[in-house]
Amino acid sequence: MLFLVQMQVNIPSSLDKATADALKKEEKEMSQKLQREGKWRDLWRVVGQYANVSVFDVDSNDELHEMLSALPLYPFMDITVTPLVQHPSAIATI
Ligand SMILES: O=C(O)C[C@H]1C=CC(=O)O1
Repeated sequence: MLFLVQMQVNIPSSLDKATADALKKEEKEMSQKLQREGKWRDLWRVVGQYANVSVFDVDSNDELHEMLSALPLYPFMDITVTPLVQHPSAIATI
């Protein structure tokens, strides 16, 4: 199952820099692990924003929810999830 996931990161300025940096490092490690596993298929930065557009390939809604809610930056994210199916005119195979 493919999902388009849009994440807007809003780290409050009240969070100290060392804690924010540690969370970003953990987030990077976790996202790269999920990418290597093929679960986090695409990861794109939205130009000019602390935000990304991603595609996840997971087995269920529950799996995606568990994955997203386990992200270190999850408490500071606004997340939008859109389920995807292949477009009938697409020539790419999924
Ligand atoms: O920077 C972000 O967009 C948030 C998050 C997603 C992957 C990652 O390493 O951090």
